Amino acid sequence: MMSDVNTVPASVAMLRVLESWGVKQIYGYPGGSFSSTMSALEQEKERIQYVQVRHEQVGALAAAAEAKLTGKVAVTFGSAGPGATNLLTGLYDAREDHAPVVALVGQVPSPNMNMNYFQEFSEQPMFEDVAVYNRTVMTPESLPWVVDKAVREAYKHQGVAVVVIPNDMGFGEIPDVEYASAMIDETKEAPLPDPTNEEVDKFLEMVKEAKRPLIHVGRGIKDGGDQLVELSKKLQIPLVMTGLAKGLVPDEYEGNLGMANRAASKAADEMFATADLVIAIGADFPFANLVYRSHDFKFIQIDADRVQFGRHHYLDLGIWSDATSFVEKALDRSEAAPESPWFKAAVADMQNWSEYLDMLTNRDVSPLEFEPVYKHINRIAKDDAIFSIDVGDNIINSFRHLKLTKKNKWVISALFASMGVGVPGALAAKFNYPDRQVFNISGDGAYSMVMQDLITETKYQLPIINVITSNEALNFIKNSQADTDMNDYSGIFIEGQDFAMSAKSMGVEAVTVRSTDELEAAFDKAVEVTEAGKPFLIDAKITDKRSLPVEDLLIDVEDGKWVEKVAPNYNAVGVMEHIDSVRDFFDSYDAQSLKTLPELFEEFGVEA
Ligand SMILES: CC(=O)OP(=O)(O)O
Repeated sequence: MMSDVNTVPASVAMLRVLESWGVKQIYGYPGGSFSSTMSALEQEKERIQYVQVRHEQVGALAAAAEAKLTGKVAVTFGSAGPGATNLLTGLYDAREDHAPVVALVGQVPSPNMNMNYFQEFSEQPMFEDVAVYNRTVMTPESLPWVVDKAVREAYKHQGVAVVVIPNDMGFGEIPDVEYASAMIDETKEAPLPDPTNEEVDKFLEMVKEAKRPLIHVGRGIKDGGDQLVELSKKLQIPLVMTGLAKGLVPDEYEGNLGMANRAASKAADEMFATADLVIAIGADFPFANLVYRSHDFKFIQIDADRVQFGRHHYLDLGIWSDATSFVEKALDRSEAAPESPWFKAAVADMQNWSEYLDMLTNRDVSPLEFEPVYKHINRIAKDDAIFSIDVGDNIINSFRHLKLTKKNKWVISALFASMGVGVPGALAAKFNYPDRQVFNISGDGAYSMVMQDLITETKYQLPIINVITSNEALNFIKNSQADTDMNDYSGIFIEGQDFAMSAKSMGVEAVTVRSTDELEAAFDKAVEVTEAGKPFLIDAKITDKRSLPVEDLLIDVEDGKWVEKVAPNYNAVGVMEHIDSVRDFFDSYDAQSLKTLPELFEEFGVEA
């Protein structure tokens, strides 16, 4: 009989399910329709923390970042109506970067549903596209079960699970029994396929036939970076990384050419443009239709996910396999290739590029440019620091200038490119890794979309180093406009703000820097304040200088010789117009020290 059984509010039972999954905090901002869960959060506060953010989007982005950083399910919430719609950007961010996130969404009490009630709308259809699992709870008894299932679905599909909770469901009393089913380690990978000997031998045959092979490495390589470096040396194949794979192969490895496309190193784009064999290993690359189709090459794809095959380029060979076990088998079955002029040229190209970047980082410039800011980030960064990097120029700049060790972590919005991820990513980093140094690196446009959540850094006394690079422009977009033959810029200039002053008003110590000689003291102060357990903000007023757009270099063969040109649509408004010589192009970016690719190919004897 019910009277003999202890009961518990369904919302409390639901939170206990989340606790049993190891969820330590839930990010959100309450509305009236979420009261049943809020009351449970109060009751369970010793076991699960409610993190009060100041906008549901920040909560959803923080959950996405937490899932990306930890690999574990993260939870966010919003109430009915605008609370629900505000979650969407963060949920899409999680979906695109394959992060397991559960969203608890408030709904008006069930008797008011379908009655045109205040803040009521039909939530499920809105979440249908973003979610791998999407349910409205119909009884209090089912609430903990549905949430348990949501966690499993989020893990299984590495995506977003949505549970809509009519407010009265959470208040309903249900038997106080165990609701989470037996735990298994959901972060454990399902067994992935191995390659066959025949597949690896066919791959090795194609590598032998190629003159200019290149490996495009995605995050599918996971912990196999060291083995991949060995294979790269053994077969003399340079490596180009996708954004999400940065850090999985040491930046110091000479054959690591960094990223391709717009956030690229010069070497990565030039080698992509001249490769005759591209081998994509565990790589999901959103710019494939640009970079992969720019010229003809043979294409091998190795992927553990069957739906990825052929997405990027027609296949000459597809191998359904875990990336690392493929690399290990290829190491076993291969013989060392002779020294390759192509590999040497790639290494020299990357060295030349790195020296150029170092020169920019180390010089004194007035007014301040972004590179010296990165010099000081690298100077104070601990070797296990975590970087949350917002969308915009800082992505390119971080790919190029941030020196990462294997112990560092970093989180970005790789595929959805959601502006405003810097602050939420830093919040998630600090809640999950309280003993590690955490940076938020954001441009002024992105930061000002979420800056209210500096209050959250103060509220929870989170020692985050916020570096805001302010140039009063959406510079990434400005440069996109320049590249699309627009006659003039439109809508990309933004008003300057005194971010140090507004940070102080939210309880965060802050400084403004305008010249290279102010950087040292500012970054030293950031260390001092954060080591004392408090957040800090540096508003670095930088120019809107464009960094060298290597994607505008085009390479071709004419009369049996390599030639390099500047893209005909290159129209760097405000930098220089109508440049067609590569030398002039380099000069306009202070890059007199760069060698052109034909010069390098000639030096190392790479035939056309
Ligand atoms: C989106 C964008 O253009 O940002 P930033 O100004 O930081 O490059």
